[in-house]
Parts: sequence; structure tokens; C-alpha cells
Amino acid sequence: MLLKIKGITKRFGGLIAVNQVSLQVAEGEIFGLIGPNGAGKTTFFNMLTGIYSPNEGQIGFEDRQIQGLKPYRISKLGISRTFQNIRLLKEETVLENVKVGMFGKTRTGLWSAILGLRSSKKEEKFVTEESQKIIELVGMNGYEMEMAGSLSYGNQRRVEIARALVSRPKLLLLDEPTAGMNADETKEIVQLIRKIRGNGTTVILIEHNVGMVVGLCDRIAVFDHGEKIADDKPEEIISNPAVIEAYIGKEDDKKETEYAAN
Ligand SMILES: Nc1ncnc2c1ncn2[C@@H]1O[C@H](COP(=O)(O)OP(=O)(O)OP(=O)(O)O)[C@@H](O)[C@H]1O
Repeated sequence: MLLKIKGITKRFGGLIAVNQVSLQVAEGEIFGLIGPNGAGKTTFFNMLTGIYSPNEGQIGFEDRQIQGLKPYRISKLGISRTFQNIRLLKEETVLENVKVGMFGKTRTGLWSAILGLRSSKKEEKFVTEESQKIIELVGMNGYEMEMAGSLSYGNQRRVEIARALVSRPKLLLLDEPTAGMNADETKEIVQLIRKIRGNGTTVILIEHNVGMVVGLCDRIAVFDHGEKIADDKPEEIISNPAVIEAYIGKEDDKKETEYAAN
């Protein structure tokens, strides 16, 4: 197993955002994380990437325990992510945005970079070449010199994924990669995720588009109120009564609220 999580919990004051969640992800899997709003999915990602330290539990990645490590240490070990809200430098080019993802991977210190020493020039060349390869992988070749802010929403998402991939992570975490996309853009992202896995990267994605997750993932875990209520193959998940209840229950809550509001 690439990732072995045992009983992780995150509390914010009296609120338990993630409650005793255990989960395993095998190398080469595409693993989906679904659940109603506020179920704890992003908090779970934030613990995997070191933004939050779990109050309890362990996160085993390869042969190490990584819970509580700082984000840059975790990223060096090979876990990379994208965010729910696109976080690109809008006034910078696509190439510069992707190069940022190599920060922390390169060896040249700040001073040699400033002084323009030869090792840093070699490294700059390496970073540019690696970035160009990844830009091509995500289908953005030809856009290297475009400003990130001028791209379509779907293409901005691709650049974000490229930035996360350029350090060649073993595990890529995607937080709602198809949010705000139309059906065609969603299909293209599905193809891209398959390609990324084909290149040897394990993927965990948070998604609200259940149809997309069911078609794409090898396994799916369902969160509700901070707890994992199911963890299975897609075909089992869609017929699982607890999962249906979590989703339909939410719909009923919404209808009741709407009814009350009218
Ligand atoms: N920094 C924080 N401080 C206090 N409460 C938080 C914090 N981060 C998340 N929460 C709360 O924890 C719970 C889980 O939130 P989280 O964002 O992880 O859910 P989610 O499943 O990702 O939801 P969504 O699908 O809406 O993004 C929510 O009740 C949220 O308000």
C-alpha cells in the first residue's frame, strides 16, 4: 500500500471535521473521495499535505509516518496537490506558473541563483525542460507564453495540474478538478487523469460529480459528517444504502429548508 491511514481525527474547537478515518490507497490506483458539503473531504486532504496536523491517528506514506510534518517536507516525499479554488499567478505566463512547482526540488541555493553561477544556469535549463514536458502532457503546448489569467477556466485547471505534476509526485491529490466545467471539459480532465495514472502516479480526487467518479475511479470512499461511511468499488458504492441515505437525506434537508424559506 502506498498510503495507509489509521484513525485520523481533526477537531476545530468543538467541531469534529474528520472523525477516526482509516483508509488505504494502493500504488497506481485512482481513488475517489465523495460526500455532501462539509463532510470533511478538504480537511482530510489538508492533513495529508501537512496544512493541518491530525489530533489523532497516523498517516503512513510508503515506509514513513508523515502525520504532522510540514507541507514542504511532505511535498519533498512525493505528495502534491491542487486546490478547490484555482491558485495561479494570473499575471505570469503558463511556463512560469508550472516552474513554480519545481521549487523545493532543485538543489541550487538562493545565492548561486542570484549570482547567476553556472550550476544554477544548468538547473534553470533543467527546470524549463521538465516544465515543458509536463505542459505537453496536460495538452497545453503552444500556450507556454500566454498569461495564466487570460486562459479559459478549463485550461487554468490544466496548468494547476501541471504545476502539481512537475515535481513528479508519487501521489497527486486533486480537489474538485472538474468544478465549474462543462461536459466536454470534464471528459478531457477524465482522460488526463487516466494518462497521469498511466505515467505511474497514484491519484486521489475529491469530486461532487458522482457520475464522473463512478466511471473513473478504481475505489471510492464516502464521507458524511466527518466519518467514512463506505469504501468500496464504484458499482458497490452506488447501491450502498448508507450512501444513498447520505445523499438523499441531504436533498430532503435542502427541500425542507427551501420549503421553510418560502
Ligand atoms: N479551519 C477551519 N476552522 C473551523 N472549521 C473548519 C475549518 N476548516 C473546515 N472546517 C469545518 O469542518 C467541516 C468540514 O469541512 P471541509 O471543508 O473539510 O468539508 P468538505 O467535505 O471538503 O466540504 P465541501 O465539499 O463543501 O468543500 C465543516 O463543518 C467546516 O466548516
